Amino acid sequence: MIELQHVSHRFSNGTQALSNVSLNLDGGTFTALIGPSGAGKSTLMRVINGLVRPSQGRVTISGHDLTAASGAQVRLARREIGMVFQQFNLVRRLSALDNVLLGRLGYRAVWRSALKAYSQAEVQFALHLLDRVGLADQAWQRADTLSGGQQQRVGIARALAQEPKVILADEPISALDPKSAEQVMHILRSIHEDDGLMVIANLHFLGTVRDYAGRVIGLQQGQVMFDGTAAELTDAAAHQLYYAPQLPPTPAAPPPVAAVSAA
Ligand SMILES: Nc1ncnc2c1ncn2[C@@H]1O[C@H](COP(=O)(O)OP(=O)(O)OP(=O)(O)O)[C@@H](O)[C@H]1O
Repeated sequence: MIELQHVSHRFSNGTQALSNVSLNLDGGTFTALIGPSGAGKSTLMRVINGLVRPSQGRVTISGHDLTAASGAQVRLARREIGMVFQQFNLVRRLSALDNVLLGRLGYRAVWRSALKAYSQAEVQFALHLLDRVGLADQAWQRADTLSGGQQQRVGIARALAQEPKVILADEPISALDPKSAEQVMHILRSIHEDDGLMVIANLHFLGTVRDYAGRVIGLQQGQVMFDGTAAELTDAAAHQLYYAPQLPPTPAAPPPVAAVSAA
């Protein structure tokens, strides 16, 4: 359903974050994205949801070419992709319920959301999602009074409010204690197995990867260096991915030399 063909991305400061990445991602397996810090995992996620337009290559989602799409088409495609963030990205002063309702933004005029003009059906749906993530009793609680694990579960409910086909979770448990992390991973697995959504999670703990992922994609210096099942991710393969000697990082381009006036 998601296809990347020869995708490369170089940031304007000269950093080569992705190099010739080609992948086919389908909904059949819970996919973990792993690799050392700076390998390009977040950039890959941002390319998939249209936040970063790659410098080269093509990204297609359900056959639609995201890289050739207009801004409006990208926004429509992005509706199908729910994002879950490491730092939750909730609006702190809003209630859990209002944060979940923000997931409906892509479906309605901005002014209606700003006025909190939600339909009864939308509110019921949001309450159902909060119940699903175990937070029915916290629906009216301000986001910044919730624990980290609870905030992340609100973040997942907000992503589900979008009625997406794909959930991209960028380090969803890095900021959480082990128990909260396990709750969040259980919810992500249930979203994949029970609702049939494609889930791609950028994860740092190999134990979690082996417990939850069917497919593991390993990046190193912006390239796909491992693509296999969790069982194939042996300790040796993981060591190779994280500790193999690496080329020196691509140096940032020097700042442009100021044009000298010929006056
Ligand atoms: N907006 C940006 N401008 C310039 N360079 C960037 C930008 N975002 C990321 N980079 C660089 O691109 C490379 C890949 O970064 P990215 O965040 O995708 O890696 P990552 O694998 O997600 O790392 P981590 O696990 O530490 O979050 C890094 O060298 C990073 O410094």
